[in-house]
Amino acid sequence: MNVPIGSTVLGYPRIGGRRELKRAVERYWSGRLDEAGLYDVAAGLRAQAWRELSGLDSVPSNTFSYYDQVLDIAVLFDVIPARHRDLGLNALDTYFAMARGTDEVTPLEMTKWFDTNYHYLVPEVGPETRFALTGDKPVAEYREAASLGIKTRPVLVGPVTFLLLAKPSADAPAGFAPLSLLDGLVEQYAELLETLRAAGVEWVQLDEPAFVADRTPDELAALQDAYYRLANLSDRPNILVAGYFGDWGEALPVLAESSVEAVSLDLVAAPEAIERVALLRDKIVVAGLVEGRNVWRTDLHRAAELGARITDTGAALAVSTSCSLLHVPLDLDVETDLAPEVRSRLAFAKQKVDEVVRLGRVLLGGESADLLSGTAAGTAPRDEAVRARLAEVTPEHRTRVPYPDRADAQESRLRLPALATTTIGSFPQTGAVRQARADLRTGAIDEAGYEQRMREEVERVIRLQEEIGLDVLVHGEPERNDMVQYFAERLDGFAHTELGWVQSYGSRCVRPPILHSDLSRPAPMTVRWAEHAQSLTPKPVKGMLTGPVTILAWSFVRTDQPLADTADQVALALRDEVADLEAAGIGIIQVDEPALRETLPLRERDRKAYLDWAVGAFRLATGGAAPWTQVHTHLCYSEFGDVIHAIDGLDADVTTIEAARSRMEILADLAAIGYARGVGPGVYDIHSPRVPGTDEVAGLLTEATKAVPVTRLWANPDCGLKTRGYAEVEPALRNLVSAAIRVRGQV
Ligand SMILES: Nc1nc2c(c(=O)[nH]1)N[C@@H](CNc1ccc(C(=O)N[C@@H](CCC(=O)N[C@@H](CCC(=O)N[C@@H](CCC(=O)O)C(=O)O)C(=O)O)C(=O)O)cc1)CN2
Ligand code: MET
Ligand SMILES: [Zn+2]
Repeated sequence: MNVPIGSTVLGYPRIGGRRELKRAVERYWSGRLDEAGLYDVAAGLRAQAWRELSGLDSVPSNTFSYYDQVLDIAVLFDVIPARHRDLGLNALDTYFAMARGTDEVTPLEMTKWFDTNYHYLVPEVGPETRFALTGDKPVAEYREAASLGIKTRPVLVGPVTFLLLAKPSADAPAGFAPLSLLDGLVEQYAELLETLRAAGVEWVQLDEPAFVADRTPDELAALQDAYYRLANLSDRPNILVAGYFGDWGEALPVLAESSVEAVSLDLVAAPEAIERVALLRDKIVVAGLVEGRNVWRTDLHRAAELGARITDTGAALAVSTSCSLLHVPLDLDVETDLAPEVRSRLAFAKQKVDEVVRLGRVLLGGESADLLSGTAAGTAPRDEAVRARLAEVTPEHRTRVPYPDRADAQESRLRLPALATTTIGSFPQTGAVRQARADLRTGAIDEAGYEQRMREEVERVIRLQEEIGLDVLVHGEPERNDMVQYFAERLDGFAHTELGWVQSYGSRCVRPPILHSDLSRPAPMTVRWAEHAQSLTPKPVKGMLTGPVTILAWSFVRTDQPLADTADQVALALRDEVADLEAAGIGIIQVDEPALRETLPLRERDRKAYLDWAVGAFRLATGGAAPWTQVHTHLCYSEFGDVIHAIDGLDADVTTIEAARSRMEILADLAAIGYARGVGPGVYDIHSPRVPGTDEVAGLLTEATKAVPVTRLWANPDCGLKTRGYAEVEPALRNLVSAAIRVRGQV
C-alpha cells in the first residue's frame, strides 16, 4: 500500500455537456453514423472527461459507457444471452441488442439503480453460464488515458454486486441463485486484475453498493470470500472497494478484515459511518465528503472537520465524492439563467471536482484552510405563508369519506361500464410536438402559436380515443416536456437549468429541476388543458397530475429540512390544483406516483418512516377531493411487494399499475391484504414495440377477473405512451378495447 489515492471522485458524467453521446448513439442506431464515427465521439468525450479530472490525485477511468456500466460488465465477462448472441451481430450491435432488443428479440430487463433515477440492465445468468474475460474495455480505456499522459484508476462494478443485481435466466431451474456462480466470476475478475496490473494499473475501484442495503449472512460470506481471494492474488493492483448511497452496515467489518487496501465511506448519506472508521485504521479510507447525487455546494469547513476525525484514528485519508457524479449535471458555469442567490448555493460535477481538489490540498497537502473559505452552502429563504398553512394541516386534511360512500357517488355521476377502458395519460410525443417546443424556445413561434398547436394535438388525441372507443379519455400530455419538469416550471421554489442533463437510461436523459426554497403555486398548472379536452367530448376526461413523492424523487431537493416537510409543501400546491380541476368540471383526477417504490429506503429500518410521509403527502394532495370525484393513481416499475400496504394506504379510488410482464401477480397480492377499491392492472406492455393481440389481452383480463370483481376492474396499458409511436399505439389500444368488450360479455 505504498501508493496513496489522495483526492478523487468515484465516477463522472459521460454523456457530454451537450448530450453528444446521446446524439451520436441515436445517429448510429438510425444508420446516420458509422461505428468509426461513434467511436470518435466516444473517445473525444473520454479525453475531455479525463482532462476535466486531471487536477485530482487519482483519476477514474472505465466510467464511460455506451449505454450502461452493468451491461459493460456482462459483456466484459461474456454473459451474453443466447438470444442476443445468436443474432450473429458484431460486438457493438450485440451490445445494443442486449440493451434495446431488436425486432426479433427482447432486451435485458431494465431497472432502477438502487434508489436513484438511473436505470441499469439486469444481467441474466443460469447454471450454464460460463464467465470468460472476453472483453478488454477497462484495459483499453486505461491505455487510452495513459497515451494522453493521464494515469487512471479503472472503475468496475464488483463481482458480488454484479451477481446480486443479476436475475436467473428464463430457463434456470426454480430456486437458482445467481450468487451460486461467484467462484467462476471471481476467477475471471482475478484474471482481469492481473491483466490490469500487467498494463501498469496501480489502483482499481470495485463498486459493491449492494452492501449498503440489508444483506443475508450468506451474501456477507460471499463478499468475504470474493475479496479474500482477490486480495490474495500475488500480482495485482491495489483495490479500493467502493460503497455508496448509505452505510456499509454489517459489510464494514467484513471489508475491514479483508486485505484490500482501501474502502470508501459515503459520509453524506451516512455521516454516522464516521463512528466506526477506526475499524479501517490499517487501510486508506476514501471519505465521501462531497455529495455526488445532489447539486448543493459542500460546506467545506464541516467536510474538513470530518476528514480530520478520520486522520485522528490513524487511518490514511483520501478525499472523494460520496458516490459517482453520474447523477448530477456536468457544469454550472454554462447556465446563464439561474438567479444569483440560487447559483451561489450550487455545484455541479465540475464544481464538485474543484471542491474535492481544494479539500485534498488542505487535508492532505497541508495547505491553509483559507482555501475553504467563502464556500458555505447558504440557506433557503422562507415563505411564511406556506409555513403557516402547513402548520394548520390536520389528519382530516388527509382523509376522505369512506370508500363505499365515494364509490356510490362516483358511480351515479360517471356511469362507467364494468371493465372500463382508459390509458395512463401520455400519447406519443411526436417529432412535431417536440419541434414546436423547440421552436418556442428559439422564438420561431410565439406563445400563442405554441398553445394553438398543442390544443390541436389535444383535439386529435381526443378524437382518436373516441373513435377507438375508450371509456375514460385523457388529453395526452403533449404540452409536457417531462412529467416532473413541467410541474416544477409552474411552481415557485424551483429553479431550472438549460443544459443540466442527467442520464436516466441509455441515451435518455432528464433535466431534474432544483427545489431550492419553500414551494407554492402561483397559478393553476393544468386546468386549461383539461378543460379544453373535456369541452371536446361528452366522455369523462381524466385530469393528470404528478404526485408529491415523484416530483421530489425526480428533482434535486433541499436538504435543510426533512423531506417529509418538503413533500407536504408540494402536496398543498397539488391540493389546490385538484380543487381547481374539480371546479372546472373534471370528474376524474389521476395523481401519478411512479417513483413511490424507487425512493424506498435501501434498509428495512428506514422504510416505515418513509412510507408514512410518502403516503401522507399523497393523501394531503388528494384528501380535499369531493366524494364524487374519482381519484386515480398510477404506479410503475414493478416489485410492489415491499410497498403493497402503502399502495392501499394511498386510498385512491382506482390504482393503475404495471403488471403486463408479471402476469397479474400483483392482483393476488393486493387481494391478500384486503385492497377493495378499483384496480387497473396493465395489460399492454408499453416498454416494448410489440402490439399485443386481442386474445392475449382478453386472456390477461379474464385472469384478472379471478382476483377482482369485474365492476372494480379496469383495462389499461402499463404506463404512458409517450415513448411509443402511433403505428403501435393505435392497433394496441383497439385490441385492448375489443378485449375488454369481449370479457365483459363473458362474465
Ligand atoms: N424525470 C423523469 N424521470 C423518469 C421518467 C420520466 O418520464 N421523467 N420516466 C422513467 C424512465 N426515464 C425516462 C427518462 C427520460 C426520457 C426521455 O425521453 N427523455 C428525453 C428528453 C425529454 C425532454 O426533456 N424533452 C424536452 C426537450 C427535448 C429535446 O431534446 N429537444 C431537442 C429539440 C427537439 C427535438 O428534436 O426533439 C433539443 O433540445 O435539442 C421537450 O420535449 O421539450 C430524451 O432523453 O430525449 C424517458 C424516460 C423513470 N424516470
Ligand atoms: C412514468 S409514469 C407516467 C405517467 C404519465 N401520466 C404518462 O402517462 O406518461
Ligand atoms: Zn408509468
